[in-house]
Amino acid sequence: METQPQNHQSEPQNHQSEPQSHQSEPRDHLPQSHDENPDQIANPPDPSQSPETQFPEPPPKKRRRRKKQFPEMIPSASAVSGLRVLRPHSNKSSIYNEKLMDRIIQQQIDDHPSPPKSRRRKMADLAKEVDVEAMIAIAVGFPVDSLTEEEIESNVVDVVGGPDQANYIIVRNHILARWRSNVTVWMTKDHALESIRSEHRSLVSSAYTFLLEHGFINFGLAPAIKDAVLKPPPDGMERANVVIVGAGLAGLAAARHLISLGFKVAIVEGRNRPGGRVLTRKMQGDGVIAAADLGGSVLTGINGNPLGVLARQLGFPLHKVRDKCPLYLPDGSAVDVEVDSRVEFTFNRLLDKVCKLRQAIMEKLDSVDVSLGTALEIFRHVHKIAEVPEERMLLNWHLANLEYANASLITDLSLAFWDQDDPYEMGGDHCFIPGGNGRFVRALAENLPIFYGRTVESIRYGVDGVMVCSSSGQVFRGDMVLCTVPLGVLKRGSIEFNPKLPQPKQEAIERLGFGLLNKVAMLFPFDFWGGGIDTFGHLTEETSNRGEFFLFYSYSSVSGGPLLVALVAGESAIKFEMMSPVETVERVLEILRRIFTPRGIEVPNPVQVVCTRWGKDQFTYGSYSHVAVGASGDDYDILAESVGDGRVFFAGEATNRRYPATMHGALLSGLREAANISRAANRRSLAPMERIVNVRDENVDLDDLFQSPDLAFGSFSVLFDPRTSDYASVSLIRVGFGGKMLDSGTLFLYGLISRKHAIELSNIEGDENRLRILYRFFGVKLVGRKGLGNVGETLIAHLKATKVNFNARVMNGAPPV
Ligand SMILES: Cc1cc2nc3c(=O)[nH]c(=O)nc-3n(C[C@H](O)[C@H](O)[C@H](O)COP(=O)(O)OP(=O)(O)OC[C@H]3O[C@@H](n4cnc5c(N)ncnc54)[C@H](O)[C@@H]3O)c2cc1C
Repeated sequence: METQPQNHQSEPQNHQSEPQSHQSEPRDHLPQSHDENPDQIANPPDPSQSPETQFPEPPPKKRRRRKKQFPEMIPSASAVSGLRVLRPHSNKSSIYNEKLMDRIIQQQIDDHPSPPKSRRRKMADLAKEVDVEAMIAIAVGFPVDSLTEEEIESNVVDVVGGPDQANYIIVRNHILARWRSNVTVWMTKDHALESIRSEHRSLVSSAYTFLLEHGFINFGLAPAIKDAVLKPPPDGMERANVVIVGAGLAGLAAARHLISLGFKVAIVEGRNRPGGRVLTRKMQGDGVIAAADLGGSVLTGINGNPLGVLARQLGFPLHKVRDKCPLYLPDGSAVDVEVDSRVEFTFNRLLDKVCKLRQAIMEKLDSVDVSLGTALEIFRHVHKIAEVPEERMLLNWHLANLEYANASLITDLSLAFWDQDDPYEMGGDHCFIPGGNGRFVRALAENLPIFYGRTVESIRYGVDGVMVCSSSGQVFRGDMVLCTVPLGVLKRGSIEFNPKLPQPKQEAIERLGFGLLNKVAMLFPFDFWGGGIDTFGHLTEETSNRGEFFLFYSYSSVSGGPLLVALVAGESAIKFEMMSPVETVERVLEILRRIFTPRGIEVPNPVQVVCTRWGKDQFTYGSYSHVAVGASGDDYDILAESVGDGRVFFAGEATNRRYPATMHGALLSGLREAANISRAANRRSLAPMERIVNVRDENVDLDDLFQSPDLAFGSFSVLFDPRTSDYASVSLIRVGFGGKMLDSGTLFLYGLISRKHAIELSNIEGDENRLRILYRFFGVKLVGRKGLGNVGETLIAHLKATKVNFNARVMNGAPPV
């Protein structure tokens, strides 16, 4: 039986009461798409918006689940990763829009008979096409003119930064864009080759394989894709077994992708339903019915979003969440528009100032992280901001919105890194899926081998494989395990790892934050608030209550019935879990009546109410992750690192540094780990699967490089820069945690260190002393494989190139140099 969410009315709690069948989706009431493009956003026209403003520029004022409201603060991708951004042809087209891109691409791909073009014209068209395809790749998360760590790790080109790289990127972007133009088909390598000159065949092969194995193409739920992947393996092929713990979006996506790569999977799930923190509950009574999303609800940015792809494949329309969000004072009167705008502007400036000055603040405080809340409060005080009660309440409302976005108290958020994921935020509209996100879950879970009601209590791992033990006494054995349980569950230690997780992993689990957001879903006999808006907000007198029912989402246009969902964030979300449902309903109704009764609108009693208690839920112990004081983006990477020499893998929103706390982040983490598991299995030759790849003989990865390090001492190994013998040059250091002491379960972390310091370190006795000196005196921070940045990636590329040349020389009989 589920402990969450608690239903105010005595609705049956078992999973059968959740909307399982299509009957519960009152599609007849939903706005329908008028465009044959399946990504159509089904929305009633908003008369206040001119055609100009509807597309594609986002309006400046938005109150929705997001962290900041002003673009100038968000570091550009180029500032962050030192990348050149392809300039779009006009300001307007700088906003990526998947539909627009798809149409352009489709036009260019379609073989329309056209009059002969001049060579210059053809070149211009080609350049435009390359730009458009690059923008699609950027929206999906690829850098503009460099490779991702995964691409480098997968050896997609012989020499990173070499002559092939630029061509590879163009080919990769082209294949990606081509599949995105029709996500309902299974794209073959021959399709990919069709429009690329044959001399680039090996690049096509390399890019196609990478995109396929990592779930960038041919993923999802279109019939053609499901048919293609569920083919049995060829006779005589043995598949590796993977046990997946958790049937949330991460686990489901990983399972599907692993099956498509030829693995056998078993999903072990504690609840009696799939979806985890995505839960769509059917509510009904008195002739009304609605589907309420009690967990993940909004697709926060549709461009490049893999859930957008699933929606297109499944033919789900999308409903754009409209930006209009009137605010009401505690007495129910509307907030003056002018005051509202002024305080919003002030809030944005305040946040901007604090973030711009954070470097200085941190230096003053000697690198000790402080909380965002403390810094904001100091600034507010010093600059005498929002001292008038109404302004103070408004400011508090914005702070509550911030606490909602982060599922955290602002006093718990790291000033230094709370917004580290902002540069990667998906662009485009925020959208609802009519009928709720449970529709994704149902489609993803279909026909998967899920063992429900099995709460995993321990995961044992070693050289022979893994054993996953559930509370029912059942043991699942496999070659590898993928653990996708929420960070809250890891923090509680509900699952015993044997051997224990290495210390740095445990520390990252402790450091990262996992907070609360709760919801009250109310089904009314009729929509008394009016269908023209999707959100309205409510201000409170008391700062400590600022998150209590601070934002109402209207789901009338997407849930099939008159459904309002009130959010409870920050401190209030914690207190809310103690509040009785009766008190909750009384308080919400009081707020609603203060707002609507003076306007001559009757507020009826709700037909049904559901209150969530995500904090008490033993399968999550909270809502989603955030960067707490003292933590950083590196901790997401450390959480994502596998342990046990490729036996235990981790996925889930809290393992996704770029897209944490989101549904798409969870899904992408599942695809990522499926690819990692596949690589590890190939390396270990656990599964003699036919590789879809044309494997390069010289396939070298980081583990191979560290087989013959330049220095090795204790748990440390070092690779020097092969281009120089300068003592100041940068070397790659790797530290293994866990393995030596526990005879298994090594977690490797990496850092960059000068050759001089590396040699000095090798002369120190004992790993503990070495670690202390590494951190304190040499200032080296150990990070996951993905946290090494450009300098690290370039060094690895040179190390690999040297190794490949070395191997080639040895194979050709030449003496190694
Ligand atoms: C209230 C709320 C609102 C949200 N709003 C949004 C939003 O608007 N937009 C958005 O993008 N995201 C939102 N999110 C976040 C989003 O829902 C999550 O990031 C995402 O669903 C997490 O997926 P996951 O697979 O990582 O984890 P989960 O969905 O939590 O899946 C993990 C699975 O592991 C299972 N499990 C746990 N412990 C055990 C055990 N011991 N044994 C066996 N099984 C176990 C769980 O039951 C669960 O099924 C919201 C979340 C909440 C709670």
